[in-house]
Amino acid sequence: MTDLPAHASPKLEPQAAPSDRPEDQSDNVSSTSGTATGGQTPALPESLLSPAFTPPATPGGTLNLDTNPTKRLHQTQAASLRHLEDPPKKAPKLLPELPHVECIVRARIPTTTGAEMFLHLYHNDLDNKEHLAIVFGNTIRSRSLDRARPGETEMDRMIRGAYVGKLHPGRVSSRFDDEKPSPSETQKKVEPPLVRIHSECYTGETAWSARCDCGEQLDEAARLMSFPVEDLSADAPLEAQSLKSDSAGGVIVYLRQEGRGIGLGEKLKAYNLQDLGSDTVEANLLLRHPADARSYGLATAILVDLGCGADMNPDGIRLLTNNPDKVRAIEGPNREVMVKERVPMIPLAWRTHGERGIKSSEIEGYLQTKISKMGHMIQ
Ligand SMILES: Nc1nc2c(ncn2[C@@H]2O[C@H](COP(=O)(O)OP(=O)(O)OP(=O)(O)O)[C@@H](O)[C@H]2O)c(=O)[nH]1
Repeated sequence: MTDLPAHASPKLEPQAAPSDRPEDQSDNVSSTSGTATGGQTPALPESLLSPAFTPPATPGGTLNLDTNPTKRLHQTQAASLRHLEDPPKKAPKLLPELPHVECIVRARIPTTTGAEMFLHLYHNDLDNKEHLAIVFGNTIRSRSLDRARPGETEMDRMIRGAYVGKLHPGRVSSRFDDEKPSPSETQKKVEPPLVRIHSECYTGETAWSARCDCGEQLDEAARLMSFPVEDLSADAPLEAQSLKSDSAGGVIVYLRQEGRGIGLGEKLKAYNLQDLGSDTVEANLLLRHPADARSYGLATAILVDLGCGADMNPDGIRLLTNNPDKVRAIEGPNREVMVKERVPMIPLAWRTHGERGIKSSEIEGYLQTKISKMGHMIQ
């Protein structure tokens, strides 16, 4: 590192992910971070630590390096990253027990597709972020929300969403909907609920990014969970066919772990590194973050609160994901949740032979890296 170019900035201490979550250090994390990094922010080889946030050159980059004094740095980084092409597999690291979560408020949201969902907002004892559960159907209820709070009135309960059935002007009781019996009261045996654990992605969900398929996955999960069964056409995807009329509905647990846990600012730096030639994993590592800094303890705790855990739902859940590490991580340290089935999420462009879905050179590289370096099962 002594013959770095004059413009290289001094070596900085490894950066922590911009999060106030202690779980980032110790909670169940995907084994991808474990694979490439040992489960925590890794002790990366000296040569891999970038002397500046944006290295002068990145592996696979197209810069002309021959006359550039950064050539040696580039070569050292490339050599250090080479072992990551086939990272060893490791089980996800799990916390000994789940964090505490509490549903603070729930509200009915009619959606632009015509389906209806109940948005649940959670607080927890690990961070101060507002993690969410998007619940489809009437059978899935939050135990912490329904619990009586000292001194509260019926109106208080209705305002925080702890009511059965539907609200309507003039309603006075949170417990009895005099207009309609709650469907949960008439519920027969139900299918295991469909669940998606979704990590926040501002660029893919809000800012129309074609670098990733996060927005498409969120839409698709909601579509599958809100499918009115009578409208199912014969050519509907297999995942949708499996949502039977006696389905328990579905839950999207929406975790505020943007950029696989490194935050939006760091993800944008990673995008610049990707434009300089790195793939998604290399870019994270060059910025001294784990390949995947996420954890799933909060999602497991939220599922248990929603009655999708093994205590109330011994038949398990069906998990919408291509990420094998998520399956094990979401089950929790003591198998608090049981994943009965993994339901794959095939990109729309692949399913429709390019007719619909995201088209960009970036998304192809992104999906390819998920398969080759992160073990995603996208058939
Ligand atoms: N650091 C980083 N994060 C990214 C990038 N592209 C998308 N993300 C984030 O990745 C997260 C989504 O995770 P994915 O790896 O796409 O998918 P997954 O959740 O592991 O697996 P699935 O359940 O199959 O979707 C979101 O938080 C995105 O913001 C990237 O290039 N770099």
